Amino acid sequence: MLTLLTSMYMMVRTFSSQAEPIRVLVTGAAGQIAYSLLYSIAKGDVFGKDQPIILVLLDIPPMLPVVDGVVMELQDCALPLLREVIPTADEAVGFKDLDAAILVGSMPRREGMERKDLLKANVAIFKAQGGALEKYAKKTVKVLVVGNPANTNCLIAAKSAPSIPKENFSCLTRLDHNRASSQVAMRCGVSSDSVKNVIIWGNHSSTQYPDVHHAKVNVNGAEMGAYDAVKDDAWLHGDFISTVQLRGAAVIKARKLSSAMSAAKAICDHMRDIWFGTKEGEFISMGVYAAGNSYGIAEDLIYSFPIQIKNKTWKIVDGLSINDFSRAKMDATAAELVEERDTALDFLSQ
Ligand SMILES: NC(=O)c1ccc[n+]([C@@H]2O[C@H](COP(=O)([O-])OP(=O)(O)OC[C@H]3O[C@@H](n4cnc5c(N)ncnc54)[C@H](O)[C@@H]3O)[C@@H](O)[C@H]2O)c1
Ligand SMILES: O=C(O)CC[C@H](O)C(=O)O
Repeated sequence: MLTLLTSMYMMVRTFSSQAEPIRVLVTGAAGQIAYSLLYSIAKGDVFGKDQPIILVLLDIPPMLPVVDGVVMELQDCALPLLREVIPTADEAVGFKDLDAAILVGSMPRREGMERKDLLKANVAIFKAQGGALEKYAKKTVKVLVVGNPANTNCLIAAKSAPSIPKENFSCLTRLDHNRASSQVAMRCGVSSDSVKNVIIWGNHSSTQYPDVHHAKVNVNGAEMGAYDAVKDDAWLHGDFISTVQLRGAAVIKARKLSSAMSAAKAICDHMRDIWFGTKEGEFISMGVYAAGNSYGIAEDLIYSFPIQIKNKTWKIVDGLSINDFSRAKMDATAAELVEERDTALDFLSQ
């Protein structure tokens, strides 16, 4: 009897010493990115192995039967951190009291579609969801926008939630960052974690500028600049850049579907770094509000920069030298973002 009481007491103590659950929203919950993403979140890869989670799964009403299947599968994974799963198509339920929002839900580009088609279809979703964040979420919520065109959708969501700090919004360019690191690693014959500090500047589109002027590669224990490690400037200025810029389109051509497994992995990397910070001496890429940047990029944009994160607060890495080659590419992708923003605002005002 005493043993039973002691073990019950220990169980209560263990449970009550755990953190309060956080409320995490994933939109587009019936889609292919969500299917690759939810397991990693629910098992603790993103918010920590001791952090209980309430997962809120939002999709449009016709997709709720599919979301129900995803809920069943999450239950069947028997994951101890997963306290509750809430499927919904109602924004008042979906956005309530959120600690983190991962906004995936939107239409992906398919072969033959132009970016502009996507802008028109998707930007209205992010205006509405920005409004729902404003109305229902915690003011501390961290919002990651994945749905394309990610930078402009993020800007529209942030503008539609004026009482939430703009710094709480970011968009996903970590997939491009990971693609760039991996290309350099494969070229040098090293593992991907031997490459650090690549930079994606600008838009998550084919005008993005993958830059390795400040990247380091560890080759057989010796750390060197990426240009010294690769020893092929023509490749770094040519095929490397276009491969990363056009990788999303290449995956669509091959799979007839937009990238999902790699996008889900990048979402996990991005959110985990927001929650726990970046490694000492390293930076990652993410799209953030450009106000106050030291690189001469127009302020009212969500632009991808080199970023360091501490205490859940990001900072653009300042003072990196920029040569003429880089300058031209950084400005070209900024110009595309200005055009996208103006087109989006135009659509929304009609
Ligand atoms: N930023 C990046 O690096 C990156 C990478 C890959 C894909 N993407 C983008 O992510 C988005 C999703 O891609 P996917 O492959 O998962 O698409 P998918 O078509 O498989 O899933 C999208 C889901 O979103 C849902 N949805 C549509 N409108 C919604 C709304 N208003 N609210 C909630 N849910 C809604 C759909 O019903 C669907 O279930 C696309 O826009 C795609 O282009 C971005
Ligand atoms: O639509 C595209 O060209 C890109 C799709 C997706 O964002 C990716 O990067 O894989």
